[in-house]
Amino acid sequence: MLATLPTPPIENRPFMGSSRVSDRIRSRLLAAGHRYHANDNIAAFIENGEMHALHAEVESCVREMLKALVIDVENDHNTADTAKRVAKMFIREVFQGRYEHAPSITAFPNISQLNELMVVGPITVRSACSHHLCPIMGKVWIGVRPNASSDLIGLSKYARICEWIMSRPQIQEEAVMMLADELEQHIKPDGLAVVMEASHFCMHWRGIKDDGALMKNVVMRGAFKDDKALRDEFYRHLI
Ligand SMILES: Nc1nc2c(ncn2[C@@H]2O[C@H](COP(=O)(O)OP(=O)(O)OP(=O)(O)O)[C@@H](O)[C@H]2O)c(=O)[nH]1
Repeated sequence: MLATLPTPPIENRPFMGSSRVSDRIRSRLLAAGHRYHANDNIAAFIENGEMHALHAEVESCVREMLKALVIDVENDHNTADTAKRVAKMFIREVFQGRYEHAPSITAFPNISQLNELMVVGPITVRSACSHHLCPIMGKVWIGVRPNASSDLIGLSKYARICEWIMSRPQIQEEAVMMLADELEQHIKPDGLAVVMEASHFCMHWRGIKDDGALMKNVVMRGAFKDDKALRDEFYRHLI
C-alpha cells in the first residue's frame, strides 16, 4: 500500500511556479501528501502533454551526465542520440510502471464457486534495482485460492499487473509485496501466494561479479499462511 505524507503548508512547496515539468509534478505530489519513491506510481499527478516535456527534461539531464563522463556527445556519432534513447527507455519502457495508469482489469464473478488452488506462472518479469538502476530479470509464480465471492480475472491480466508493478526501480522484497497487494485488491481471495526468483545484474555486471546467485522471495497470505497442505500443493506446481 502506498504511504501518504502530511500535506506541507503552501510556503513549503518549493516547486510551485517552476518552469521544469518534474518540479510541477513534484509540487502536486507534495500538495496531495503522496509518496513518490522510485517504486511508486505517479500517473495520477501527470497532466496531458507533460510526458513529452518530462522526456525532454530527462534527455537534457542525461546529456549533461554524458558530458560529465567526458564523452564527446557533439562529435561521437555513437553517442549523439544516446540521451534521447536513454530518456525514452526510462520513461516509456523500463520504468513505465511509474508513469502509466494501472492496466484495465476485467473482473468476472466466480459463478462456479471455484474454491480450489489455481496457479499461474512462471511469468517472466523485468525490473531494475533502485540502488544502481541495473536490470533484475526473473520469474514469478502466483497461487490463488478464491472463494464464492472472489472476482476472477483474465489469465493475461496476471502478466499485465506483474509488468506494471515490475517496470519500476525497486528492491525485490518490496516488489513482491506490491504485487500481492494489487492482486488481492482485484481478486479478494481466501489466500494468495507469490514467489519471485530473479537474477540481479548489479551483482553480475559490477560489484562482486557473482554470476550464479539468484534471489527468491515468498509472500503467503490468508489460507496459504495458515494451511500447510495448500502451501505444499502450491510449491509442487512450481517448475
Ligand atoms: N535486499 C536487496 N538488495 C538488493 C536488491 N537489488 C540490489 N541489491 C543490493 O543492494 C546493495 C546496494 O547497497 P550498497 O552497499 O550501498 O552498494 P554498493 O557499495 O555499490 O554495493 P556492492 O554491490 O557490494 O558493490 C547491493 O548489495 C546490491 O546487491 C534487492 O532487490 N534486494
